[in-house]
Amino acid sequence: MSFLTVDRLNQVYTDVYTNEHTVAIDDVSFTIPAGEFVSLIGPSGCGKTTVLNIVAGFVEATGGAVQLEGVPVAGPGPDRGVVFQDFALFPWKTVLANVAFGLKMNGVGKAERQATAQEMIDLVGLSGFERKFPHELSGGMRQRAAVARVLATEPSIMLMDEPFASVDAQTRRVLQQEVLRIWDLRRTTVLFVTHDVDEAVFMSDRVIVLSTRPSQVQADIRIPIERPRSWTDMHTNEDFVSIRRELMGMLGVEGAEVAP
Ligand SMILES: Nc1ncnc2c1ncn2[C@@H]1O[C@H](COP(=O)(O)OP(=O)(O)OP(=O)(O)O)[C@@H](O)[C@H]1O
Repeated sequence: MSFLTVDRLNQVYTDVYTNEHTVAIDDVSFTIPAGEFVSLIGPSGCGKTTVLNIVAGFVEATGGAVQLEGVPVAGPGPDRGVVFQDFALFPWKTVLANVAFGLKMNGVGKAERQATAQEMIDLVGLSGFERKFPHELSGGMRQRAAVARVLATEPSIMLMDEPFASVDAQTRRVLQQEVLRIWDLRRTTVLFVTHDVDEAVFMSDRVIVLSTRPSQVQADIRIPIERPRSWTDMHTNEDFVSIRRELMGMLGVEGAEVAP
């Protein structure tokens, strides 16, 4: 049995004013086994976020079904931890309180949630910043705190929607490596949405490519690059270079070189 099953998803949005219909996703199916890191890429507006939001339970699909560990998804739940592009931290809470928040919601006692939150803060490299507020942190640090907050609740699957889109290119590469390091320790199943082909290939065990809207799965590509991975080796890694080229071709952005 697959860990996550996305079966013939279809999503039609209806404009409440004009009653116009937009078929965002037509027929999207894929499965993810436990412990796999899978990215979803595709042209802008093809419905990547829609798929992720349906898996998260934020959007109810107009057709098809999602099952997590054999249980149909029918709304948000603590088994799915979501990391958004814009950090989604509470500005009035410290890093420690932000990371402990989900545990509090799950009814975990104070001593235990402080200890778990501290462990996660250490894991993401934010030791020493526990008492800081989000505005006192850089974008990269805020995103680390957001990852720590999701990890603390031990979700069955992490759903990440362009989590590094708001940070600069340099920080993004550091965070990609950091998230992989943390993922290697825990091997939580991940569904990761990104625009960035290099990021998808670098991070993932598999990359699923959606076609233009109304989208379907255009390709499902296994990434055989050994782990642990580092950016330093990527531009000379034959698999990285050839898969990247193949994906760029599918997305119609041929010719782009790998940034050193
Ligand atoms: N709530 C909504 N109401 C109406 N249309 C929507 C809604 N959400 C998304 N759409 C439309 O559905 C399509 C898919 O959107 P979605 O955000 O899922 O795509 P995406 O691939 O994540 O986009 P991007 O690459 O630009 O982030 C788009 O045409 C978008 O305008």
